[in-house]
Amino acid sequence: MSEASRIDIRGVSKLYGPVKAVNNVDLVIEGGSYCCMIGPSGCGKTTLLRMIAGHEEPSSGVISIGGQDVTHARTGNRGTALMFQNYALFPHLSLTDNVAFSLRVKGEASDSRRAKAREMLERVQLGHLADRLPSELSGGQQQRVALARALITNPKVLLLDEPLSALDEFLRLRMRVELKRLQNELGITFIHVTHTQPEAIALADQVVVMDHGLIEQAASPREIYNHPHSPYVARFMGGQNVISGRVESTSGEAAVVLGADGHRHALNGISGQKPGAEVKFSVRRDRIQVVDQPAAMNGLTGKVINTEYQGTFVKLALDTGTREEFIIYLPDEAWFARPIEVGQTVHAAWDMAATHYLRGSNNSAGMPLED
Ligand SMILES: Nc1ncnc2c1ncn2[C@@H]1O[C@H](COP(=O)(O)OP(=O)(O)OP(=O)(O)O)[C@@H](O)[C@H]1O
Repeated sequence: MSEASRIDIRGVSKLYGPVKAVNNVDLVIEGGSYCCMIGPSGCGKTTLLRMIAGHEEPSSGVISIGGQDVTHARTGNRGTALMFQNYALFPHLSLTDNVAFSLRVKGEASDSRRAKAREMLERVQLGHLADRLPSELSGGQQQRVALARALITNPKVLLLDEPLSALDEFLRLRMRVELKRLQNELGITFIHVTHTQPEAIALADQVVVMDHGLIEQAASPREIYNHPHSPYVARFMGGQNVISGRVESTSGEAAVVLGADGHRHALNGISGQKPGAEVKFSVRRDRIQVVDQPAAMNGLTGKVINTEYQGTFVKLALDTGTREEFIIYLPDEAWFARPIEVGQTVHAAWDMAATHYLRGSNNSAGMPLED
């Protein structure tokens, strides 16, 4: 990890009139890492990105890059490059001249800047199209040019605002691989704003989940997925059910929780909660079995309201009498061996290891966008 491209964000807020777009945020992004910022529309992720890029000034707080305070530094003076969502290419310039443009502005000689631009176009696999105009390219190719144009300034940090959202599914997956490869090769910090959970999980070393101007959790994808901080993160990142209940008894870090639907659950990792306390926990959708008899612990019973074949697994939605649907991902083999019909009552059971106590209090819906 390179210290030169490490980012320290301390107590940063951004107010637009009464709107707190970013609210007293602290975050460290390690140098040379891939960071994805994710959250629902309006949560402040673009504002935070633009403050790192220098396109917005924080209302308060300090942003440092490589140990240097850049809070009020000009965009060109902080070692960052921002790739715009709409690519913003010059239509009348060849790819080479588009990529070389910022070097021209800096006064670099024609031969040298064009040689560097061609080298950068090779890096994004467009060397063979260097003399074309942007209008002669596909959307995916235009995006590579935009990437080359941002990278030619030799930034310590590349900032990407929803870079894949304009592409179709096929290109999106291909570009995802390309972005990761480039970040590995260049060894610089990438900060990528997205609203797509699988994208964040696939790319990031660190996922930053935001809500209402606050960072709800910043951790590795595995940590976010297996140990979501709050009901909001569990719901927003997907793959989990959230269950509410009341603590019945505790023993050290273990507790028995009586669910709102009358089922009992054994949980680990609960500390500081007394009998009677309201708690929430998550259960991984892919760690749930359908069983013949109601489970005495760590299970529930519900009526199937929907089944959806997803290729490698089947998604079952159960009505358990609470407000939230309970979702099970059954391996396709298990389902096809004993298909389950809509309207059928089923018993679900899981191991305590599939559960996770949700410490944080943010209980907002956080509907994952892919659902
Ligand atoms: N220039 C501005 N003037 C006033 N309010 C703004 C401005 N820019 C952003 N906001 C407000 O700040 C909040 C955060 O906006 P931001 O664009 O950072 O969210 P976001 O998470 O990136 O959303 P999206 O995914 O829709 O782009 C929103 O309430 C937005 O309306």
